Amino acid sequence: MSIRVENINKKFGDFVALDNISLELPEGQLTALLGPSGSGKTTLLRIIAGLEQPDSGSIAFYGKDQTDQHVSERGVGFVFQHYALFKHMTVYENVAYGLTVKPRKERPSKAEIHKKVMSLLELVQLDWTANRYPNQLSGGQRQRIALARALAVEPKVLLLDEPFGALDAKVRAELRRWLRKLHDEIHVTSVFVTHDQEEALEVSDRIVVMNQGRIEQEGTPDEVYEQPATPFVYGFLGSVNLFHGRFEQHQIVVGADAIEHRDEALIHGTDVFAFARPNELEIITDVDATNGILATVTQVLAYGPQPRVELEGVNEIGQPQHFQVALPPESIKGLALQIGQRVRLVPSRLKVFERDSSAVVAGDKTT
Ligand SMILES: Nc1ncnc2c1ncn2[C@@H]1O[C@H](COP(=O)(O)OP(=O)(O)OP(=O)(O)O)[C@@H](O)[C@H]1O
Repeated sequence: MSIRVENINKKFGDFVALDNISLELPEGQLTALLGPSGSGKTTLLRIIAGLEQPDSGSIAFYGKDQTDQHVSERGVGFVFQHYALFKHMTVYENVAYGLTVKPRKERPSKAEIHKKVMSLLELVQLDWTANRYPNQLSGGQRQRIALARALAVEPKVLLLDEPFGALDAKVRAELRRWLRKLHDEIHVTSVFVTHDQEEALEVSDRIVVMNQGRIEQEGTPDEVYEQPATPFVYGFLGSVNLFHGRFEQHQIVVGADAIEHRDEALIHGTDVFAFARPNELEIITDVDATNGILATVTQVLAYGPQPRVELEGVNEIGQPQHFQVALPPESIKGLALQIGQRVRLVPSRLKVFERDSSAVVAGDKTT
């Protein structure tokens, strides 16, 4: 294990920013710290870097304790959201900077620096910008240069804090793919902070889901998406339809409706959260069916990047609730739905959690 975080606690005044965090980040992998704003991701990244001191706990790189090491001695490379390139230096000088300021004994020769800078610029596919200044580059290009600059000093660990956060959606998506490809080539142990679940799922080898200064779950993108450990993770990773109900004799009762559900482990009368992703709901046009939740069609989007049907129903206490069903365009057309039509929603797959007072569901305003 290359980075070991052990029992890290951090308070700002009375506010607990990190609550006993322990974590192992595997060597050569790209790990995403994913969570909503204020969950402690940046604080954890800054503590790993040595930019912030924990109140207690320890950080080790490759088995060597770093807790009392200064940031300059930890061998970390950074890329932040706002491009921190030096405006008065060319791209070449920016990338070379970390090498040229090394103590004379460690400093490579001019020829070595040139070779290294040019190979890094080729790696980020921007060798043609060597003589330009940062303001002559696009935002995405500047972030690629910032990455080349961070890599120039051969960091043991690369830390990225929302590196694409300030860019527009299309450029972000391109840079994500680009970063993934780059990481496959260089395999530097990297930690990547993001609040964007799509970004985390697409880019990383591992995801650490954080909430309120704690770790909710860690695992591969597949594991956290397919087997969310908590209601929070389920709600945070991707769109979700949430039903609050009560488990009663092989069904979940939601207000006046019910969904069939068999679960030997659940006790009769238990209050539950039941989740279904948009592609795990079916639309039944027979409203007299006994299985399924009644809802009204509000929008039919048969084409576009995410074909879906939007609906509105009510939750167990009669408040309006929004639902989303993702279907292939031909299935949507086949249903011939009308706006305002009443239908029933039947999950093809349901993930059920017992409801207790401590459970928090991301994005859920009804609890
Ligand atoms: N220097 C500080 N002084 C006081 N409070 C702080 C300080 N730094 C962070 N916090 C608080 O600690 C909490 C965690 O902040 P942090 O920046 O780690 O969250 P985050 O998950 O990275 O959020 P974001 O995505 O918004 O950056 C926040 O509520 C923040 O207001």
